Amino acid sequence: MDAINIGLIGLGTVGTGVVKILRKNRDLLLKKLNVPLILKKVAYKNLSRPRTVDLSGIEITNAEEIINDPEINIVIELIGGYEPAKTYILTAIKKRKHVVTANKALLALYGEEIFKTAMEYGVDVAFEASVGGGIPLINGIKEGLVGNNILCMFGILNGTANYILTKMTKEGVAFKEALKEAQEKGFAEADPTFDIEGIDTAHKLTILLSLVYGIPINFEQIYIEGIGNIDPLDIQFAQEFGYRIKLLAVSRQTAKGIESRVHPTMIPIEHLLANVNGAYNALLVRGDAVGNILFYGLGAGMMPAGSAVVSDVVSLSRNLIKGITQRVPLLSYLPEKREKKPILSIDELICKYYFRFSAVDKPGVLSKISGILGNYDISIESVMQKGRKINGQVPIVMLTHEAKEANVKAALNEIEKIEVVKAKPVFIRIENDLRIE
Ligand SMILES: NC(=O)C1=CN([C@@H]2O[C@H](COP(=O)(O)OP(=O)(O)OC[C@H]3O[C@@H](n4cnc5c(N)ncnc54)[C@H](OP(=O)(O)O)[C@@H]3O)[C@@H](O)[C@H]2O)C=CC1
Ligand SMILES: N[C@@H](CC=O)C(=O)O
Ligand code: NA
Repeated sequence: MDAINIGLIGLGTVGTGVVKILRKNRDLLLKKLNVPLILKKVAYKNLSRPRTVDLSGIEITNAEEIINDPEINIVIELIGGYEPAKTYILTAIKKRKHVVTANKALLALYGEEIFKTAMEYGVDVAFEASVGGGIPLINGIKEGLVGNNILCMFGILNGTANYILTKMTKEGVAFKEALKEAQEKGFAEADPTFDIEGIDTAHKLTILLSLVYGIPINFEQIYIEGIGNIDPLDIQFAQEFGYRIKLLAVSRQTAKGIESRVHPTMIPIEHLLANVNGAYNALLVRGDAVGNILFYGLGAGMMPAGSAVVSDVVSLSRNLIKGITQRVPLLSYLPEKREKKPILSIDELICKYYFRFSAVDKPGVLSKISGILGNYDISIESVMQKGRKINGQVPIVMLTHEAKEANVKAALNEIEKIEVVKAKPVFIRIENDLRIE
């Protein structure tokens, strides 16, 4: 092969990063590959908007032109969203082009169709940037950890949410201001509610679940709670108890099935994951052979995401040069070996909890609350009431021993109805299984 021809659809944050890397490291990449990577065509929407990258020598065109160009070997989709991205990818596959995408939203919902079509047409679809941005964790799981039965995973997988929580925790910046900054830095999705409400993290967990357990892609199975309701007060109390709040993706194999959930979680302050800040992401993976592995790096932004896309391009180019495809199963398991393991309902979860009640400061309130908790088999580990009155009410804050989620919800529902309790009780799950041996 004399050259690998590439077509890029989408020249926003990530697309611009890809062009920059291909230009800046052209000679280095040639040394590693021995065949030049030629970015032949680029498509974007707004032709009048000036671009921040040198596009000389590249034909500016539209997506259809790229997909229909018989010389193009690899199509990179970086426009995001469901349509027309899905149509572009499926059409490119049917034209027997290899595809690189960073579009986790698309893969989490339509991955089954996309990977099945790629199998039929004998091409590869690579998606390293879709989870953990620049961290090579897809490749790490598919190849580096292939010999392991993965017991559990804990991930900080959304740079925007982590940036917001870090700014709120460390600098006391307001939620909205921190979100605006994340948007300006190019971390956020086109619809930032995906970042804030945990949807983007759940898209990423959906992809990981298929890679790790060989189960069909099914976004609907994941329990999702975002950070939209995190109050600075809870961040402060968490610190007083020795915890940080992070938006965590959790998956764990149990005898009954697989836990798969995304929610704000309290993590011991000294733990490595509690110290993953800003747009950084991390994924703690526990394999039965390797033990604990921690992947860490920038999960969002132009150059980190661009780095992951370029790694996919090089990996597919290596296959092209050797004349092989689908060397590794697209979702890490052979399609006929994938099986459906049950995903557990969140109500089955057993963990420790943080509660905050807003109650009128009267004698007997605490005993009423603890009485109800006792009725539901929830025992209290510690209580804090510092008498800080907010709108005439005092916050009563508790940590529990391990309790069942279904019981917690029923107890809090009952507590909310007590006359002296003036607001919906707040609860945050505490992750207790993060040991790094
Ligand atoms: N931003 C990040 O840090 C990360 C993003 N991702 C994922 O990467 C993908 C791209 O994200 P990002 O770069 O941030 O998105 P942007 O919104 O910055 O860029 C989207 C690009 O697509 C172009 N575009 C939109 N529709 C079309 C179309 N029909 N034909 C051709 N071009 C089109 C836009 O054109 P124009 O420039 O003219 O508007 C723009 O250049 C998404 O799937 C995202 O989830 C993954 C990891 C990290
Ligand atoms: N919006 C995402 C971008 C990367 O996937 C994030 O903030 O992590
Ligand atoms: Na990655």
